[in-house]
Amino acid sequence: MSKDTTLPDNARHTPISMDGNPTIDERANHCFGCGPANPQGLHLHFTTDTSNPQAITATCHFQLDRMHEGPPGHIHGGIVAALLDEAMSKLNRPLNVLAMTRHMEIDYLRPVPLYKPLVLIGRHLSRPAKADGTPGRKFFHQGEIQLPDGTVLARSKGLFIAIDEKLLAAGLAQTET
Ligand SMILES: CCCCCCCCCCCC(=O)SCCNC(=O)CCNC(=O)[C@H](O)C(C)(C)COP(=O)(O)OP(=O)(O)OC[C@H]1O[C@@H](n2cnc3c(N)ncnc32)[C@H](O)[C@@H]1OP(=O)(O)O
Repeated sequence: MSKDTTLPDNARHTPISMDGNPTIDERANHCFGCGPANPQGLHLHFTTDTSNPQAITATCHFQLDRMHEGPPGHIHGGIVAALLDEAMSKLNRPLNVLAMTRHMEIDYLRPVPLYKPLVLIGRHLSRPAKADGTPGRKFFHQGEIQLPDGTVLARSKGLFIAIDEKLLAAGLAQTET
């Protein structure tokens, strides 16, 4: 019997490797953006440059196929957002902080092509101090998706809030009940 292509494809399952009650580190291993153990993830690999502590960067060279298509021949806008979120979040570890995205905004400047080598860059912008002068919880970052010649196709600004790892673990536990 031939497949009815008018129906949505409900056949995609969470892989069995993601069942159970994984630790935080195992969850990071399954991160949709960078986790090597997520068979449906983007498997992004970043190189961080901390030579200028005031302008830390994270860079990833990548290329996507039709699994992530939105407009014909181009990357889906939600995946573009995920790419930019991932690039910005990769700045938190070299800044020695565990942080989650609180706010992000995106300029979709040009459609982002499939099947082309692309460059994803995160740049740390600032960490404003608290009123008493101590380091604040807010980290402002920028993300860009570029063609290899430097043409910017999409750009984001993000606010990340530093969190306590114990709170993250507790929050994740709550979501499982
Ligand atoms: C082992 C590896 C694990 C790795 C774990 C990390 C994995 C990262 C994965 C990649 C990144 C993601 O996708 S993370 C997934 C997407 N993000 C999330 O699910 C986060 C959901 N949100 C939250 O859980 C929460 O909102 C938090 C924890 C982020 C913050 O909660 P909170 O501590 O209550 O703080 P909250 O009041 O909401 O906001 C903090 C401050 O930001 C300010 N603020 C809010 N919006 C703005 C704004 N547009 N511009 C300026 N400032 C703003 C607020 O006024 C406030 O300032 P003031 O009054 O304090 O001055």
